[in-house]
Amino acid sequence: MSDAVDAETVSATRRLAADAQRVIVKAGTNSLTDDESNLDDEKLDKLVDDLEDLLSRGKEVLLVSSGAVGAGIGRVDHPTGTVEESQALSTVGQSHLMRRYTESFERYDRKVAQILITEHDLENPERFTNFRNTVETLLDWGIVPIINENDAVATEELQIGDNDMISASIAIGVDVDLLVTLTDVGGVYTGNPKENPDAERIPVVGQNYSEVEGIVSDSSTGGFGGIQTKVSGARDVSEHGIPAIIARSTEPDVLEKVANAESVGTIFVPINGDVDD
Ligand SMILES: Nc1ncnc2c1ncn2[C@@H]1O[C@H](COP(=O)(O)OP(=O)(O)O)[C@@H](O)[C@H]1O
Ligand SMILES: N[C@@H](CCC(=O)OP(=O)(O)O)C(=O)O
Repeated sequence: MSDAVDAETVSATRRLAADAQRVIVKAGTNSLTDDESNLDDEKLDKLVDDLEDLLSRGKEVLLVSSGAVGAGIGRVDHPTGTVEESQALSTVGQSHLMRRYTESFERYDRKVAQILITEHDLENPERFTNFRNTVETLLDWGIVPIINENDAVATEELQIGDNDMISASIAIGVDVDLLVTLTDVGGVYTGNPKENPDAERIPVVGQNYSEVEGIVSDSSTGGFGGIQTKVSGARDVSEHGIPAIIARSTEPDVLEKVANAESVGTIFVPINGDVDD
């Protein structure tokens, strides 16, 4: 890996991420379910504890949460076979997931709201304005919007892992100051860390983007979108001047570390000006 970014830029980016007032956090299925694909209460409570750290600092927080299909499998005891079965499982799991988020946030006396959307809603200007107005109102009221793709009516995500791209589109559209993508590995590595013990974490992505893009397209994907869609989403937001971080959801106090400008996961340096690739 070539020398990516100078130390001053790295520390300025960490500072920018730490000072973010509006933060969007995306949590993947692996960060919410156990080995049997059941919703994992401990993981979910840990995520909420981490989000509460940001909220208690007076920041605005949006959560994009996957896990509906995973939670559905645990409830219905039916494996995902066809896309139609995954869609049906997601509708069972989504309500269970929201019940658990509601209970978990109640520990902090906070309210949550569910928003289910599709890429089409984000692409249509009128629908996107409606979405944005709803989000702004909820944030004004101090309620945490919890967003997932509406799997009952859209199948893109169930096939390609679109929540990574959805969180990036929302980040850009509602002017967040930081995107944090939480997953089950400690960031972007030089190879799939689950298969290659010698793979090393890439702490910063900036001018080395093309190299990183090559690495992630070569290393096999994990769940739905794998690491590739996370990297591509992070790159999209960084092209809009917004820093992005990919980090491990089980890292202790992961969001507190971000808010304290500590080195955690892989940080994407915001790009100012035109991007030539
Ligand atoms: N170069 C890489 N760096 C990091 N993770 C990688 C890489 N190549 C493949 N992966 C895999 O990508 C997975 C994360 O993607 P995914 O399973 O879709 O997570 P999530 O459920 O959090 O969206 C990791 O578990 C890891 O095995
Ligand atoms: N909407 C789906 C998300 C699919 C999925 O697993 O996404 P991810 O784990 O973020 O790659 C769900 O809630 O199950």
